[in-house]
Order: sequence, then C-alpha cells, then structure tokens
Amino acid sequence: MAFSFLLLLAAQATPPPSEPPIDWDKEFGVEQKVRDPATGETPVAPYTQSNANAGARPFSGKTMARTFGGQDGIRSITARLVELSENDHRTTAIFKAHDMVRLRRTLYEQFCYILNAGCDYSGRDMASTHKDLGLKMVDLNALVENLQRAMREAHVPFAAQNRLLAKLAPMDRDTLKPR
Ligand code: HEM
Repeated sequence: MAFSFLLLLAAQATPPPSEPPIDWDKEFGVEQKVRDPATGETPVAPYTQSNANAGARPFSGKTMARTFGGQDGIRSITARLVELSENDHRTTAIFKAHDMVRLRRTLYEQFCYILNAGCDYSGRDMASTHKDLGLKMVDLNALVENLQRAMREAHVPFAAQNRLLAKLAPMDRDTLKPR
C-alpha cells in the first residue's frame, strides 16, 4: 500500500517527458542581460552621449593632467578607486549588483575629461545614473576617502587632489538622494 502510494507521488512529481521545461525568467519577465563579448559590459538603456553628462567643465591647460600622470595615471587611480569602493564594507553592497566593467571605463573617461587629459565622456549623466541608488552623505564620504587614498598612493600632490575634489563636490546634488 505504502509502496504504491510512493509510486503515485513520483508519477505526479515528474512531468511527462513531452512537456518542455518552464522558462521561469520568461514567466516573471526577468530580463537577461548578456555581456558584450568584446567589451565585457552589460547594455544600458539608450541615452544621448555628451561631455555635458560628465557634470563638470574640464580644467584649462595641461597642468592637472600632467600632475595626475596623464591617461595612464588617471586610469590607475580610477581603477583603484573602483577596487577600494567595491571592497569597502561601507559601500560594497551598493556596488555589488552593478556593472563594474562599465564603471571602470566611464569613471576613467569622466576623470580624464575633467582633468583635460584628452578624453571624451561617453557615460550617462550623474542624476539619472544615481537616481535609484538612494545614496546618502555617508556613502559619498566613503567614496571621497577612497579617492583620496587612490590619489595619495599615486603620489598626486595634496593641492591637486583638492582641486579635483572641488570639481566633484557640487555633484552631490545629483548623486545623493534628496533629504
Ligand atoms: C561626485 C560623486 C560621484 C561621481 C563623479 C560618480 C561617477 C559615476 C559614473 C561616471 C558612473 C557611470 C555612469 C554610466 O554608467 O554611464 C557612476 C555609476 C555608479 N556610481 Fe557613481 N559617482 C559618484 C558618487 C557615487 C557614490 C557616492 C556611490 C556609492 C557609494 C556611487 C555608486 C555608483 C554605482 C553603484 C554606479 C553604477 C550604476 C549603474 O550601473 O547603474 N557613485 N558613478
């Protein structure tokens, strides 16, 4: 009796072989984001590219670009900033679900553009990029500390560090959640 009951249960639990498996992602409308095989980035919704999206005007002259070590120096500093922020217990959860390949590229372009080191910024504007992240001043403070560390490690003089930070400071109104 117990054996035939088990057989009955097993028969009910196993779908007939002819039925295709259920695509639960499709059922629930889960969008599959596929990384571009060439860039390693996941696609974002269409937007208009413009240097104005960088959120600040570039420095004039080449002094700042040189002080930051040109494009190579800026690339190392922005990559280090992303690395520190991803691994910082205060901000790791914020960065976790996002495309760090894209962030490394766009952050580099943004800093390179602002430092007048010969780049265009192709990323999104600061307000729409950060609008759903619910960022607070503590998050910004953590990011700034990590940026200061990345610049210090790269031997960027203190005065030049502060000049870049002054360019970024007004972006708090676009990146942080309004109180
Ligand atoms: C002045 C301050 C900031 C600047 C200049 C900045 C810059 C950027 C840039 C250039 C992007 C990429 C835009 C794109 O993908 O097109 C980005 C994305 C992002 N930022 Fe910021 N950011 C700032 C503040 C912050 C803070 C405080 C946090 C969190 C601690 C943060 C977390 C993120 C995350 C998670 C993304 C990825 C968003 C996504 O993939 O949709 N940002 N940021």
